[in-house]
Amino acid sequence: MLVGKLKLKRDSERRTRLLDRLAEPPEAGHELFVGFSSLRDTFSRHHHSRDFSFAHARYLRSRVLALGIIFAILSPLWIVVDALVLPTELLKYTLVGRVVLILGLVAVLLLALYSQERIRRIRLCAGMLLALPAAFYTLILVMLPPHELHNLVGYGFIPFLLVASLSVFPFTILESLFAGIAMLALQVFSQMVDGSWLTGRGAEAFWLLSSLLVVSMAANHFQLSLLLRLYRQATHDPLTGLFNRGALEEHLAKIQAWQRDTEGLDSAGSVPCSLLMLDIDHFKQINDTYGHSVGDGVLCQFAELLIGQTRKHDCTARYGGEEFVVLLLGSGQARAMEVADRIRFAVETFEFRDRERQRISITTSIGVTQLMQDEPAQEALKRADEALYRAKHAGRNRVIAAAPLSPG
Ligand SMILES: Nc1nc2c(ncn2[C@@H]2O[C@H](COP(=O)(O)OP(=O)(O)OP(=O)(O)O)[C@@H](O)[C@H]2O)c(=O)[nH]1
Repeated sequence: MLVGKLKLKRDSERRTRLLDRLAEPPEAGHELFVGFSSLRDTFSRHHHSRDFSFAHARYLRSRVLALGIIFAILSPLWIVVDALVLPTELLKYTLVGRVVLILGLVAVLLLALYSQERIRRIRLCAGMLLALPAAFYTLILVMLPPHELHNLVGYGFIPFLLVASLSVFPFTILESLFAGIAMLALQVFSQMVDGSWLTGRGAEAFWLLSSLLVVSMAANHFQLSLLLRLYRQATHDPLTGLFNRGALEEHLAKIQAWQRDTEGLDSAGSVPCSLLMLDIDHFKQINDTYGHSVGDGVLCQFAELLIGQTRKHDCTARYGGEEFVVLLLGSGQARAMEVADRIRFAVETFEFRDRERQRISITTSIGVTQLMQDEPAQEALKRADEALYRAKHAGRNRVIAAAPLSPG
């Protein structure tokens, strides 16, 4: 009787465990391998898009400001520690170095504060933030007589502090590696000065610093891959992989700023840009006839076709539902009309397929307008939308240009 009850209980527990396991979501891959698969993107900036570089720069800037403020507060506090432990004749060396260091840190902070989205300048600020304390340490090593170096309590810790600081920034692995090698060189120099180079103590410190560098690079990798993943989720349409509406609007504002910046550089004026707004004709019928998942497949094929019909520096976005926007860089309205008609023809003749590989006939209507550098981008989008609306009412499968803007 008791044995039967125990067996029943065991069977029920086994069933529960089995059901629990079935309820678990399927794994997309082991967490560790998912992390490593993004190594290509975190190793160097080579594969980053221009728009991600802007987002990256904004993030880097916030870290530069935070760490810069921490360094700028800690440096004068260290003067108190120096005053307590250093003999008076050595104090003047460190004091001069510290004042120069604090002034340098303030300059870096101001530069970062006024750099907003200047990617190069922000990277320079991040580099300076690490280079300044390293230069201060080098200066002290050079200026102080070698027999006095043992008085520098905690100064030998500076390369370790800087290598640990690398993990605070979303640097690429390559950037951290370069900075880390410079810190290792500084460590070797300090060991040569204090005589611990090629001794057991020196080797141990070198090994520790190298290990810390590897840990910092791993932190950079995970930080940057998370940033990339969040950026993609926030800016890209998950179905087609194109830019979403929000990212397009931000991109347009940046392009207009770039048009204004480059205006004076060429006698022909700023680079013209045009917008195409495209809508798949009678898309509801496709959903109703073939089902929503085939409709999704058509949207993806349409997106691929648009990418194939435009150049790398043009921008293609899914504006919503079955509406898409293409930004043509360097094309005025007349050229944009030609491109739009080429796309319209390509869609008409493209062999869209359903699940059974049956051909689905599709056409698209397109509204075209030129993007003016001094107008809100929303205005240009509205003009393109109105032209698209007219193309729909004129019978669909056609390209219509927006009415030219009245001067002034
Ligand atoms: N499969 C699929 N359908 C979508 C998606 N987003 C929007 N739609 C559908 O797109 C259809 C749009 O229909 P309408 O706005 O009536 O336009 P239309 O049928 O294309 O007609 P016209 O634009 O006037 O030529 C709706 O049925 C939406 O459900 C999507 O992500 N996937």
